[in-house]
Amino acid sequence: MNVQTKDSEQDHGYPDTTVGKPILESDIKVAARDVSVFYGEKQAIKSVSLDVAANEVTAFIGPSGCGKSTFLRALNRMNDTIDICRVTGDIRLDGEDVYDRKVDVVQLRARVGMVFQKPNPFPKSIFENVAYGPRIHGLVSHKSELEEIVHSSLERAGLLNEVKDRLDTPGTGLSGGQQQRLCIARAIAVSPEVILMDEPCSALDPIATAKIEELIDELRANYTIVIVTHSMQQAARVSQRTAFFHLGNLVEMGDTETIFTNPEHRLTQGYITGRFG
Ligand SMILES: Nc1ncnc2c1ncn2[C@@H]1O[C@H](COP(=O)(O)OP(=O)(O)OP(=O)(O)O)[C@@H](O)[C@H]1O
Repeated sequence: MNVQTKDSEQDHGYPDTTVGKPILESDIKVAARDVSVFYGEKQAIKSVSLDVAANEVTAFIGPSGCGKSTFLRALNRMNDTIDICRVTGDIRLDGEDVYDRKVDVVQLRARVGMVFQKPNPFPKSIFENVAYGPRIHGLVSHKSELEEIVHSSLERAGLLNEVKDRLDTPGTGLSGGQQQRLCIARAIAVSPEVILMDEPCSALDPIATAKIEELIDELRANYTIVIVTHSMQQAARVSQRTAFFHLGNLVEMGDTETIFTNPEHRLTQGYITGRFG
């Protein structure tokens, strides 16, 4: 393939570039503008602007330490839990300022749920893992409603059939892949709009990974998903849009096919063809 690329390093500061199919204004779920993230003096994200489209899977890729997880965590203010971390710029969810002082972060994290690298079920039963969120958010008034939410969340997470006869056994007794689907069920149970996934398959074997990838594809009908992944194959398989980060900068973002077949920047091309990373 002969791809024409720009040498973004010469364009001092990797100008953010959108390539391929644009996102319609009406489809924007999350809009980030000029977002910078600092850990103390160190700047981990440098003035990044990008849009996340509703009901799509957006993949964040880039070499280790480029800031993918930091940027992901900025989207639901997970970074607030780190004392030395400071976020500047503007992040909007359906047009609402996520960092507005009036925002209740607990509510925000229900709207923008998160699934982590290592499955982290609570040391409680399978049922309680999923029931916990709806209960603390006051989403149910009857036991039957709670049971309905637990069942439908496990169903949507593709786990119900495997666990329906042992809902009162510990979530930690499941296999790694099942635990990760339990964590997805737990995120779904509070009716999120966006699900952030930080390398959700990195601790899983190929079969469990394939199941999660299938699930991600199904979930996008109802949710907006952002996934950080080290696997370019995974980004290519599951996402409709891909953003490539390098040293805290967004180098370019576009529909996944364009990013993988016709990137604008030499750095993107180098990374996706495995020349560095
Ligand atoms: N809690 C923290 N305190 C200080 N620095 C941090 C913290 N978390 C991340 N960093 C730094 O911020 C930069 C970006 O890290 P981040 O984890 O976001 O990158 P990443 O692209 O997700 O990396 P990886 O692919 O290895 O997970 C790195 O230099 C990292 O050392």
